Amino acid sequence: MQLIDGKATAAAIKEQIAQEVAQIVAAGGKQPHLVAVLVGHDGGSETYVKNKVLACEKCGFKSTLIRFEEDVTEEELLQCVDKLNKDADVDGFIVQLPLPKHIDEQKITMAIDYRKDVDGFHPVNVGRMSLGMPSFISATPLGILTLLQHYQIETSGKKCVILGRSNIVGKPMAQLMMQKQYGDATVTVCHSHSKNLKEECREADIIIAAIGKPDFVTADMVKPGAVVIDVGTTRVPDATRKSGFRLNGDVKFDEVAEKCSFITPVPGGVGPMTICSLMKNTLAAGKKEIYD
Ligand SMILES: NC(=O)C1=CN([C@@H]2O[C@H](COP(=O)(O)OP(=O)(O)OC[C@H]3O[C@@H](n4cnc5c(N)ncnc54)[C@H](OP(=O)(O)O)[C@@H]3O)[C@@H](O)[C@H]2O)C=CC1
Ligand SMILES: Nc1nc(=O)c2c([nH]1)NC[C@@H]1CN(c3ccc(C(=O)N[C@@H](CCC(=O)O)C(=O)O)cc3)C=[N+]21
Repeated sequence: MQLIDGKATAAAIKEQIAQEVAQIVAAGGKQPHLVAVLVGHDGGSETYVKNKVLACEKCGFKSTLIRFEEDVTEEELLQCVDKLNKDADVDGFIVQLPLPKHIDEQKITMAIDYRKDVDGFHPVNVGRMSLGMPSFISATPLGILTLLQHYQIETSGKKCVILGRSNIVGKPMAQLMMQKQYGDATVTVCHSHSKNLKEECREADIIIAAIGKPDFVTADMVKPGAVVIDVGTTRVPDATRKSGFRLNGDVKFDEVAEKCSFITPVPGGVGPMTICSLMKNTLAAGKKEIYD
């Protein structure tokens, strides 16, 4: 079994980005500028947004964090999005999800100018991605594709089972894995109503687990030699940790690791690649690579 080191891969990519940014700035160009909008004080979201700001520093980007309290109105948030859309200094921005229940996530996502939508969540980007056209690609799926490439894992013609059908991971991952120019795989998507999930997994050459259920994928669900990508990051209480919790993936790591050919750990697997893919998208936005 080979461990896929997302942390090291992400660090190398951020280093490359930093070099490119240094060249842009030396030539009189502008530093890419990413803005993150964070509502409330959810522990996980705080950590992810903090990691994004740190990654911006590593890459030589300008970053801004805009915070709102949990009771912010939809109107106020829409006004903020409108301002960011119009701000020529801002190359890309994200609104961290999930949002409080009284705010319509879809409405907020739709309000973001697709040319600044570095999360790749806007329908224009989702649609263009599905058609194989240039677009901002959702950071987690993009990070996973990058890892597969980096570790020279063959995907063409392979059977890939994706667990989870969220708009930010499962669905775009399935799209990309089936497309000729990305995964070129035969894709099956399983969700909470799937009846034959275990059997599907057992036949998979590649399993991508994104359901948020700790230790869900067990060794009996994995074909010997399969590739296992663990997207899950659930905080579970752990009294032995200073923080009082640990991050748990969707895969029962120890027993699955013995059986598969490649596996991503949690933490240190997909998470850091999500962040560095967001940096890639922000650089592309700064360079106006996808949209003028
Ligand atoms: N490392 C990273 O960079 C990222 C990690 N994550 C993590 O990935 C996990 C998934 O998040 P996200 O993609 O937002 O998904 P959601 O939490 O929005 O949705 C979960 C998906 O899993 C499915 N599901 C839930 N329980 C089961 C089950 N028992 N059997 C089969 N399918 C099930 C649901 O099915 P249904 O549609 O039927 O309800 C749904 O499609 C979370 O742990 C999240 O923290 C998310 C984004 C990035
Ligand atoms: N608009 C929006 N865009 C997102 O990209 C987005 C979002 N909302 N909402 C939530 C999910 C989740 N997500 C993660 C990002 C980084 C790590 C990450 O860095 N994980 C580290 C550990 C972090 C820790 O220590 O807690 C790791 O796995 O090694 C995890 C999860 C992005 N998401």
